[in-house]
Amino acid sequence: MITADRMAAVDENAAALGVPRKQLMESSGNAVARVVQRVADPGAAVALVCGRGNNGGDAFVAARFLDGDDVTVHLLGRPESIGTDIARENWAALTAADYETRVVRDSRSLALDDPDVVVDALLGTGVTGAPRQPERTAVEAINGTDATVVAVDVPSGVDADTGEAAGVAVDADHVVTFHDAKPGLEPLDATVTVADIGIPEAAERFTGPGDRRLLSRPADAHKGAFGEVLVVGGGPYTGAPALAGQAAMRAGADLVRVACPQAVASEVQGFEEGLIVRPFDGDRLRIDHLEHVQELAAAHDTVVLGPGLGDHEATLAAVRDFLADYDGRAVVDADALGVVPDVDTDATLLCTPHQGELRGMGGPSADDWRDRLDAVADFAAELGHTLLVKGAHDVITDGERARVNRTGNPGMTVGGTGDVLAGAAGALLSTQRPVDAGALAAYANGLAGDRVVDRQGYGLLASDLLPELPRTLWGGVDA
Ligand SMILES: NC(=O)C1=CN([C@@H]2O[C@H](COP(=O)(O)OP(=O)(O)OC[C@H]3O[C@@H](n4cnc5c(N)ncnc54)[C@H](O)[C@@H]3O)[C@@H](O)[C@H]2O)[C@@H](O)CC1
Ligand SMILES: [K+]
Repeated sequence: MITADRMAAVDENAAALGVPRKQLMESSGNAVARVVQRVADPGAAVALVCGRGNNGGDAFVAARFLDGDDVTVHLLGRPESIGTDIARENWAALTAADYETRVVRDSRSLALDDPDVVVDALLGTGVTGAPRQPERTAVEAINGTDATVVAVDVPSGVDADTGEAAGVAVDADHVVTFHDAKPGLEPLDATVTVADIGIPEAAERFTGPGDRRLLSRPADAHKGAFGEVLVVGGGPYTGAPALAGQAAMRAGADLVRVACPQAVASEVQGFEEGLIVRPFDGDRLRIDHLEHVQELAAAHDTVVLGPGLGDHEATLAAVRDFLADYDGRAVVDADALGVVPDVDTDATLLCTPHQGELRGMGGPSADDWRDRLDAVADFAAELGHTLLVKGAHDVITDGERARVNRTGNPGMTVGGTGDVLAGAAGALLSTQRPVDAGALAAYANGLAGDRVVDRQGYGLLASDLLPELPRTLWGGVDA
């Protein structure tokens, strides 16, 4: 099952892999034609009723594959108002090659001449709300025929995710849907064919630019809508919490506070004036600081726990007690990771180990990500938390869903890049599901590293990633 949003993301990832949408439209149209030929007798009269989006475009393609049938393509609206280049190009191909086309300027004049089969290509996954005119009249005209109705992707007027219709909807006998079943088709009384349209498996498996569609920043968003993040870190290492805090800001968090030992507070503060520091006394986290940290954590959407905390016994005891009581969302990194398998917690954790840390948690080891995938998923299920296992290919899984990230390069083995990743993941975990937050953070962090290395070669600093993060996450994404 795939939702309309996820389908759009996979489609964009496929394009990034070199399989553009026009190619998918060709396969979609072909699949529609094959179903029409299956349900109709040879030489049947077929009317394709098309809207001005890509759903209509699929039917323009289908017409070319319906050789031998009596085919008429009805376009609802003016050809100039076709909404996408690829649909327009396929319309132009029909008219140039002398197919039987009719431009329906007034939906009341849609004459279907008693066809054997009607292909409903008015509205697909791009529909919002009830069909407006002229589509509404066309839907009624389709429902008024005795023809066998084959709907393209989803019956026009039906929401592909919910199956609900906000107004009139086409009553289809068959639905040809693409790539994967849509949840909204299940409740319908129609025969559903899922057509493989040649989307590579990698477009779903690997992170890509389409995944960023999950992120949107509506103009009317209020402060706090993108998350308030608390970084709990610092002690023996001073740069780590500052890097994580900065990364959370660059990844779009509205507000970031850092809880760190007084001994490192001025250093964290000096790193970036936007970071708000809430120090506790001494030079490392201990159980006496729990109340301070718990109070702060309760006032934030997400905690990033671990960067630079160190592995002193007293610190790990405090981490253990904190997690045992906490029931919010947290990214757990670095030395805090070792505590996770031993603690019973209601918290939602996104753990970000490298392979050595994963072994330290009792997790599996394998050199190749393909061999690791199932074992890591099993281990995540056993833990009851989400894992982002860092490597040349990062594996992100909650035991049910698994994604793999391929961005990043050997220049990123330098210290601090993991702190940047943890901070970015913290920001994203405020608004996204853990697997999505981990996948997006890994993708953006790796891509940031790739861009730095493209520009200046190896020898990057973790802080070089920070200014790249906003563009790798948000660049070129419609709000
Ligand atoms: N990966 C994908 O997502 C693929 C999608 N394809 C096709 O593309 C379709 C989605 O195409 P689009 O996004 O262009 O959208 P649609 O073709 O579903 O509809 C978009 C058009 O309908 C209009 N519209 C929206 N709501 C309306 C309403 N309530 N009343 C009247 N008009 C309304 C929009 O202004 C726009 O012109 C899919 O359903 C499928 O058929 C395929 O070509 C192949 C791959
Ligand atoms: K349709």
